[in-house]
Amino acid sequence: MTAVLVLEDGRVFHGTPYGAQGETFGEMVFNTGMTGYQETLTDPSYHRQIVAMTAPHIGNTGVNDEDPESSRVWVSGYVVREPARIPSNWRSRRSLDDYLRDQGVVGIAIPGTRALTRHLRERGAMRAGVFSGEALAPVEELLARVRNSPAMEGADLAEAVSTAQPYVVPAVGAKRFTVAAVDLGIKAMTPHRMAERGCEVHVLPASSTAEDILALDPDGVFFSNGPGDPATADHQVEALRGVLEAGKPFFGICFGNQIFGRALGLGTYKLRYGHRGVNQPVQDRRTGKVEISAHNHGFAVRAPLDGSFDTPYGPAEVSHVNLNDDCVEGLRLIDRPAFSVQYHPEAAAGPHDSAGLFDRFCALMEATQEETGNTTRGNKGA
Ligand SMILES: NC(=O)CC[C@H](N)C(=O)O
Repeated sequence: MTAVLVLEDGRVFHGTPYGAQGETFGEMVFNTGMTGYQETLTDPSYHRQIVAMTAPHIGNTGVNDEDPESSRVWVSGYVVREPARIPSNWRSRRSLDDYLRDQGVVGIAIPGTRALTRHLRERGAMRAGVFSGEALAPVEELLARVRNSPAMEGADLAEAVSTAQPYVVPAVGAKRFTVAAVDLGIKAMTPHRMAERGCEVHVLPASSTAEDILALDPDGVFFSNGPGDPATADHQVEALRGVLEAGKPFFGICFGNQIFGRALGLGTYKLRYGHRGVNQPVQDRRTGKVEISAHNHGFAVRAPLDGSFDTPYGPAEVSHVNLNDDCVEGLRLIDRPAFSVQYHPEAAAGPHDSAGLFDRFCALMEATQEETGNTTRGNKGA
């Protein structure tokens, strides 16, 4: 039994099969988290990506029933260095190998995850394929198939991962706010973080229009993370414009930040290899405070880093930057209650430094409720 990882530029890594056997295609990316493989595997933002873990031992704590961030594995392929031989944890129900096999996820164990990561850092994220089984076709043939597979640039994927039907996550304790959360690939922890702050969260499909969202008369609107190229999300940009025009408090994360940027008139671009991990240093430019944060993005918003800039909704500014590469990590409207971040304050997995952003969203909803007697207009800056 053999397995091979073939990159679009012709680089090839030989290894052994891990999880299901067969073949799979996707964008080859790497994740630097030492923990949280279950959350990574089940994060819908990884749809159509083959994820390589830089941590050398994966699967050590097995697979439990509590940590998944959605009902299935979304990565299209999985690359590890050394799978755990004996998983061990009191919560473990099965091995990661068995879980990937049950979920039909083709993986590979290769000795060179470090070489792979360095290659992607230099050449950038690119298309790839994992192939495993008894007798594989010649590498030239596999490479041709990789080169025929779809690229991430231009991929419109949010509707493929979104909920088909709206559902409600009830507030924990007394209800303080109604939140309309547009699911572009939402992780389970996100509505949970809002619910534990008194939000009744109405999770809506990615196809929702501004009218669908505003029909709930929400105190605030949230746009989630999600897979694909934000340049394709015209429908969601249009919906968000309607929400902003109605003056609703808004909070977006990751894909939601990119859609907010586009709604403000900014463009997005593809990063060379992206940010995926749980230790990215992000600075809040208002306070100077640095948060160590969880990331999973391959695209970013292009915005002026110095000073404010004009948008159809008044002046805005870049609120957060990544200290590694000066990438835009957050945006806010100065005179209206709308803001977003490019990273993951729900921290599943990851450090909890950014949890206060959910409190900030609640504070904006509270201020808007007070100002407007719970009607639809608010004018307090985020
Ligand atoms: N986690 C996300 O929301 C990712 C957003 C977008 N798909 C990107 O890769 O940048």
